[in-house]
Amino acid sequence: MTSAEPLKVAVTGAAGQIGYSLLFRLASGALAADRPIELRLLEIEPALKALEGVVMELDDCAFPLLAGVEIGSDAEKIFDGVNLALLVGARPRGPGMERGDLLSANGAIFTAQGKALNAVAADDVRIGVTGNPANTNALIAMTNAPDIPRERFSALTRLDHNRAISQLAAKTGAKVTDIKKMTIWGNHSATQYPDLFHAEVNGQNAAELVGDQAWLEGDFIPTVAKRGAAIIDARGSSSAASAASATIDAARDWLFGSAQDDWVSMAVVSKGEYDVPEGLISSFPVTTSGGDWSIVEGLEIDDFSRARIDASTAELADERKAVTELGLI
Ligand SMILES: NC(=O)C1=CN([C@@H]2O[C@H](COP(=O)(O)OP(=O)(O)OC[C@H]3O[C@@H](n4cnc5c(N)ncnc54)[C@H](O)[C@@H]3O)[C@@H](O)[C@H]2O)C=CC1
Ligand SMILES: O=C([O-])CC(=O)C(=O)O
Repeated sequence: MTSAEPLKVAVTGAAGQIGYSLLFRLASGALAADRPIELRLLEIEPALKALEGVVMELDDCAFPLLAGVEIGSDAEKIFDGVNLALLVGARPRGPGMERGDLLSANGAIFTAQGKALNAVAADDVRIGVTGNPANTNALIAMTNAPDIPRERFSALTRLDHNRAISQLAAKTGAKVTDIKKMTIWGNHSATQYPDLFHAEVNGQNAAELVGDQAWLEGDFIPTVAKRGAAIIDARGSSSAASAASATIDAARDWLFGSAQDDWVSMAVVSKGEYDVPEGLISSFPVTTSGGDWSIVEGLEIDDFSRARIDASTAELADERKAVTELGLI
């Protein structure tokens, strides 16, 4: 397609909390500053009236780049010809729950949406899953869309990545832009492993600069891994604006490329890299270019990191087993 044609972007769960931040940023050019965008918004029937109100507000912003908005509850109509699908719509967890507790409530959404994308999405479609449990929901959608290359599915760990950068910046007094090569490994869950051993602060190894294993183990890793729960405790509902922002960061870098001297974290299908079991959707360090990602290879993984990556991917394997037993894949 020519760059003058609108980018067709589907958002599911568009009347929800994340949708309320995401749609306005998409329409104002945060994804592609010089490209018109057409929004295709999917909701369940009872939420369509609320979504109509959100569309009224989008209209009222008179966004120059917004080329059209379509709403509906039929996935095959909404996904027709989309270049990017942001699968946000799913139930959020409440206090005391882990994201994996949502598997049976949310998993079925992703079988139906995977099938619909398989049937009608554009040939160049990219699919980003934000709805929790994001990695396994992406696995479900991918498995139910056999004609779409597996590399076109990704789950969101960019929020964790951004959280890790922010925590490290606060600890070292650096600016967030001084921090490069952050990595989140594994699942978007409390077992995720934010890795400082390959991260850099102004070119210096972050773990060496911090030089404080107790902080790394007792503070940094749990703060990042449990940030979602801390926000639920404080706000009474799960993170929304930051999740929308990370959803856009991830999609923008995927479609239009990431910085050459840096990498980002994306949960993508494993071909066995870093001994992550084949076929799991697990977070890795990746670079992106021309709409494709590639896993950064050749990083040395010490015993400390190995144990944490293994624990998180074991959880992903358990989730895969659970959704297989539920008949979702
Ligand atoms: N991966 C990440 O980093 C993050 C993921 N999340 C997850 O994102 C999801 C959405 O969160 P919120 O917007 O806060 O929830 P919300 O409850 O405010 O909105 C979810 C929306 O999805 C809609 N929905 C439900 N089933 C649907 C279906 N089959 N098709 C289309 N829409 C459907 C609901 O009607 C609702 O409007 C949750 O699962 C949450 O846990 C939230 C924050 C960060
Ligand atoms: O914690 C939650 O349930 C929402 C989420 O995924 C996050 O904020 O990382």
